Amino acid sequence: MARVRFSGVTKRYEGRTVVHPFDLEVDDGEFIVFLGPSRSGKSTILRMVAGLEPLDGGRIEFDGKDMSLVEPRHRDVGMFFQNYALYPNKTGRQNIAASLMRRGADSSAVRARVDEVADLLGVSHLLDRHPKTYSGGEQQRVAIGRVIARRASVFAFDEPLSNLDALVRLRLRTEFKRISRELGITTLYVTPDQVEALALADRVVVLDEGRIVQVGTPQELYERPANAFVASFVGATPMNTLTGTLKGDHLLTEDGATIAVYGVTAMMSADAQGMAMVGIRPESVSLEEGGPNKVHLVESLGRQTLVHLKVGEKDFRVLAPATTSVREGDNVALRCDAKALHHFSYDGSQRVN
Ligand SMILES: Nc1ncnc2c1ncn2[C@@H]1O[C@H](COP(=O)(O)OP(=O)(O)OP(=O)(O)O)[C@@H](O)[C@H]1O
Repeated sequence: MARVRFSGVTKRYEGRTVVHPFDLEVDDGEFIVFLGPSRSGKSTILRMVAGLEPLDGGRIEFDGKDMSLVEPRHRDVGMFFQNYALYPNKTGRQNIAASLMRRGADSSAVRARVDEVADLLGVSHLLDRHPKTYSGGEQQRVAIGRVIARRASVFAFDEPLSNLDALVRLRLRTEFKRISRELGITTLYVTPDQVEALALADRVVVLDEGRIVQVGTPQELYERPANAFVASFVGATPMNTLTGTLKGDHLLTEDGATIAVYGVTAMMSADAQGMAMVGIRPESVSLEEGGPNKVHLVESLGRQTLVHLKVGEKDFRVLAPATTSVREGDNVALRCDAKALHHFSYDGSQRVN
């Protein structure tokens, strides 16, 4: 277990900066998720932690000790790579035991530890079988077992739940959270999936093109996204963003559409003077029959209904109750509480409220 500190950590490939200098302190036992779209630099950060890539600037410390000159195998990082493969000719037991054997633990201790890990992951019945007889989800579990068998100082997981079907993914995600709580080991976890990130993380680090755009608890990210990128990336149904201005009790968009806003305060109007970007979550809007907005698609999500419509030229989504009477082709008006509006600069790069 270790505290991990990143100071000014930078990475360049072929003259191009892929991780811009950043600082981050990870507490002992904390579960940190690096979240970002493809090529945002997530894997590169993990690889630097594990010592598989040198830094081009800054330093990484474990419990105050600079790791720059420490060989990967002495860093004590248990790392799970994307598409991590098992040894095909070894049994489940031999696979999970591999990292322990390499470190010369005695055989009864290894046996006990493998049994414990297998029990934790629900793979005890797979220990005597070979990987080719496993399903995708079973392979992934045993592979995770191979990483967590050794109580490393830091776990680094690169998309461990990718390539699994939705149900297995959901079940393993829940188990991941439980296991990480039980082991209490500092975990750095990479995913492009915001639902997974919010479900697992103590804190999420959001990356965009090699820059950290926000660090916060799942709730902080949801309630106060730092810019329009985070706003539209985080949340089960992404936030709507519009450019416009608040005029009296209406939000008037750039292309002339309006949304009724109630509870507008003087302060909020002043904040949003001139054109700015406004974010509105689909769950913060109510629909009223008769109005300028045409509904073009209605999707049932079970507990709720997702209504797709146009506000001016822009696509806009509203989460309505399952009982809504709104149908495709209806014309509706939108209403929203001023307190639910997120205000950003015109280009969306900064939050202003
Ligand atoms: N060995 C390398 N040589 C040159 N460029 C690289 C190398 N490894 C990564 N890159 C580049 O660095 C950038 C960040 O890559 P990285 O794999 O860290 O992104 P990522 O966020 O993990 O993406 P993904 O989710 O697709 O794995 C990308 O533009 C990638 O092309």
